[in-house]
Amino acid sequence: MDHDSLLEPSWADAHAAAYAAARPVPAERVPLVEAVGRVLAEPAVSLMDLPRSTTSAMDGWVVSGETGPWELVGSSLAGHPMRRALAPGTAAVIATGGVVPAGAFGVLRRELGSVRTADGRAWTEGDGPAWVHADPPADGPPAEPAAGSHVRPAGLEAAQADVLVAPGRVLTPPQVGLAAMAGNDGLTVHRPVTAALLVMGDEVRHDGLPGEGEVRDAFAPQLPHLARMLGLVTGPATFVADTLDAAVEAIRACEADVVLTTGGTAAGPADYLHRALTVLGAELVVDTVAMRPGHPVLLARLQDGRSLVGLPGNPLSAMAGVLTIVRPLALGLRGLPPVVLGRAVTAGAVGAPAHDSRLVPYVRVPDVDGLGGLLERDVAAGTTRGVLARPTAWLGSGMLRGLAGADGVLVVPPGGVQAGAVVPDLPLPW
Ligand SMILES: Nc1nc2c(c(=O)[nH]1)N[C@H]1C(S)=C(S)[C@@H](COP(=O)(O)OP(=O)(O)OC[C@H]3O[C@@H](n4cnc5c(N)ncnc54)[C@H](O)[C@@H]3O)O[C@H]1N2
Ligand code: MOO
Repeated sequence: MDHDSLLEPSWADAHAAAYAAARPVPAERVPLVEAVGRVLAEPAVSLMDLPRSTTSAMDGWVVSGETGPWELVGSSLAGHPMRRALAPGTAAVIATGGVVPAGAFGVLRRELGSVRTADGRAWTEGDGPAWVHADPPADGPPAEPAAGSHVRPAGLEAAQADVLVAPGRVLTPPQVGLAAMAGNDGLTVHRPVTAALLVMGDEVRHDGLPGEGEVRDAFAPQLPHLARMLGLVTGPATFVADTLDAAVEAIRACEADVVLTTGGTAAGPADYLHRALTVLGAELVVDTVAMRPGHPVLLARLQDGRSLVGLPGNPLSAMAGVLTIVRPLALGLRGLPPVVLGRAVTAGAVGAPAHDSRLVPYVRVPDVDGLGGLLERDVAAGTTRGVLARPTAWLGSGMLRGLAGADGVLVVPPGGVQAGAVVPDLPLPW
């Protein structure tokens, strides 16, 4: 297949096209206990004022009237609210979370008051009428009760119909706890996005030392995990023989939302992917990207609307394809916002072909030359400043050693950059 590099999408266009090609998968209602880690599809709203009633934040007495003593006339405990109004000059025992009755002035904490008999002795059960006294500190007037002290008004945290969590984000434990507090039994989330993994290539060995002309398979041991890190639900990879029929049948047999294949993207004698996609009537959305490595990566839409990403067989090229196409596609299918690129400052000149971006694994090094380098995510985290990005060794498309030790991946523009250049920084998914 002949590809004119000038007509190829740029790295940025291909990255954006993969996101744009994805329609979020349908939503479903799930019980709250299943919602953490799922992507919210409809806003989580408060079904009531939260808290529902005006309640006490402390154990003690709720009193009516600013100054005591107050006659003790009842109690308002969590689950056993006092339903009548508190008359002036009276008090009720109240627990944290207990409903504050109408007529209340404020809550006096139990450690700042005492219950006494009419003649001022410490009151015990059976002593008859009891009076609540505020016990002032030795050096001043009672600090409590004050107007509204330790009282949480109904609706303090949320009013009924308030949006508590906006859609388009992965639900966290406290968000789901909040939804429960606000009266929800379930939430509407996108259903999981599934992926199938097909590893092509007759020369790949799955264990032991490869013979001459063979390589150890770099994908089956890691791709399922990498796919899961991108939020895709997947099982182990399937190995596919290097024939057209095998490729067609293997793709046809996949039921997942996304089919990820490795190898066979080029036009070599044993590269069947393009031919298989033609047989299957697939539409190519991206067919090669102006980038190195990973140039032959492709994104296709199968006839039934599912997506297929063809990752090149070279290990680093395949990883470039994951970062360029699979990650934005997965985000779009899951109903999440697109990737936010960081920015990194280069420690030295980094070359790139005239017409292709270059994806370069890098390590962070101190800014000893004063190039003013910083990585935004470090600054946001309030940690390191003055950090530069230096390309790793082992940048060949058939290698993984550089990426294996990298802190991130630079997207170096066509033509390369000088030292001190600000370059987009692809965060790693692991
Ligand atoms: N005449 C041309 N040849 C090639 C071109 C080109 O434009 N014209 N592009 C090159 C580029 S760039 C890449 S990248 C590769 C893409 O190759 P394929 O996707 O077709 O993959 P294969 O040919 O099957 O394998 C390439 C390479 O990767 C090794 N490989 C394959 N699978 C695995 C695996 N599971 N684990 C580890 N290594 C694997 C395979 O042994 C080959 O060495 O094409 C270039 N050629
Ligand atoms: O894209 Mo190839 O990945 O340049 O080796």
